[in-house]
Amino acid sequence: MSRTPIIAANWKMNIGPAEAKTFLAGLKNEFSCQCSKSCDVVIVPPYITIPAVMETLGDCKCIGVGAQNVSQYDNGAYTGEISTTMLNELGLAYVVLGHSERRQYFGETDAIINAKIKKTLAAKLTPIFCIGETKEERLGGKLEEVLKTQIVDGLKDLTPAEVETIVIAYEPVWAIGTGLTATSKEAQEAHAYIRGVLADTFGQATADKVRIQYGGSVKPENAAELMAQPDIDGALVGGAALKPDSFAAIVKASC
Ligand SMILES: O=C[C@H](O)COP(=O)(O)O
Repeated sequence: MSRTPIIAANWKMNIGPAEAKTFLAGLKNEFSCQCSKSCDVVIVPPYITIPAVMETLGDCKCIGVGAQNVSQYDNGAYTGEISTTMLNELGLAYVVLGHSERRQYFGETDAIINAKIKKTLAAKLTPIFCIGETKEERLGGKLEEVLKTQIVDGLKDLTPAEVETIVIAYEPVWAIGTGLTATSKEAQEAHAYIRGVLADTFGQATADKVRIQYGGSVKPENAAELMAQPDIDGALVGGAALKPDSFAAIVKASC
């Protein structure tokens, strides 16, 4: 089954508007803005940096832009929140949802994430839906149980047609920002399990279409081996996506 790899840079709470312009000038030097069919490339800045990124990208339409979160509410008295309507107004394509940092530090539950995924799909935006286990859960033999619950509850009530448009990011929490990467074997096993749960829940044809990214200390040195695994369809990159040469090297190694 051929799936177009998707490599996304999650800048987290880094890179303001001025720094973003410098980053993108560097990125454009590293690779051409000629759209390639071999890979989708996405940048996910902080909200406040998004307009600078859109403006600087200009005609470089082959790089997609996403948000790191969105509200499950439509509009109104929700201080600090941003709606899908606002993201549409900016012309974004993707929204990262369910990141372990949102789950851990901001109390996002599977039910909240499910509401956000529904809102995102209704706005014709593509969710990048993050799942993954902690070190304790893996060591305690709970890897499969945790992933299954996150998938089934996070994608509750969605149709197979909706699910096949979603990107899933498998990010073992113990590998995020730690320098510890899952081995390509560990990552492939988890991705194959995730695809199996999708097949059991939404059908094999849908599962075969869903792109599953790996995230957790992806670097230029390990990207090619991870991307060579049959069920790994791209990467969600944090720390190594904060410098244009390093992010470009990951893109080149993956596409
Ligand atoms: O969203 C990205 C992930 O959390 C991975 O972050 P990292 O590459 O710094 O480990």
